[in-house]
Amino acid sequence: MKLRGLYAITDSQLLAGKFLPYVEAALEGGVTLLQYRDKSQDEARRLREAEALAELCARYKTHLIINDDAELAARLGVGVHLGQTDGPLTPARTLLGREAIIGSTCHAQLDLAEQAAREGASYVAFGRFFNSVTKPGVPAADSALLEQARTRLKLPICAIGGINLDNAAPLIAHGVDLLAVIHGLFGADSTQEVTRRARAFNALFASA
Ligand SMILES: Cc1ncc(COP(=O)(O)OP(=O)(O)O)c(N)n1
Ligand SMILES: Cc1nc(C(=O)O)sc1CCOP(=O)(O)O
Ligand SMILES: [Mg+2]
Repeated sequence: MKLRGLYAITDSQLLAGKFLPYVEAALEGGVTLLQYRDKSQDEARRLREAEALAELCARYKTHLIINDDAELAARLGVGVHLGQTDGPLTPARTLLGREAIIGSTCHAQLDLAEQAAREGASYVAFGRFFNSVTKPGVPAADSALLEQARTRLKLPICAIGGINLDNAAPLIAHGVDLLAVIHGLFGADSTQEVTRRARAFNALFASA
């Protein structure tokens, strides 16, 4: 499976009151992976929203990924993204099966990415590349890391953290396959602008 393009990630605060219309607007513009990221403990709302996203993603033929929660991913038959403290990859792979998309946060550390590859990750995520209003204070990654990762890893490489339409192109030029974006996509004033941004991110890949 070819994983390349825009990786849209939801944010429950940013999308409050406009969750599904904004997500659908992004899907309309073209999304390779959609991650449901909700850091609350509201299990009922998480299930309801994840189910709604699963339906929407099926309609748009987009892959849904659940952040942090392999059990919820298994319940819906979709993928999962796991950070370094979200539980090990190997049991998640066993739970979700060979075909499932499983992503791993590797910060700015190649050794973590190589370990994730050995443990069955489908892609590795490095970040943050720019200052992030969504998640401030995480350690920085740079383009030299991407160059090294490209030569040492066969897996798709995802970049995250403060990515927007003005700073994304050099990441693609340095070998990034997936641009993971929250604010640079969903911090828009209208659904039309979300769709325009999604299309513009895809155009960056098309012209690379
Ligand atoms: C694509 C992608 N990359 C990195 C992360 C961050 O995961 P994590 O470090 O577990 O932090 P939280 O997102 O859970 O706060 C991600 N979610 N997606
Ligand atoms: C969830 C997350 N993880 C990061 C990491 O570096 O691991 S940065 C980040 C936030 C991404 O949101 P935005 O596109 O708004 O900066
Ligand atoms: Mg996490």
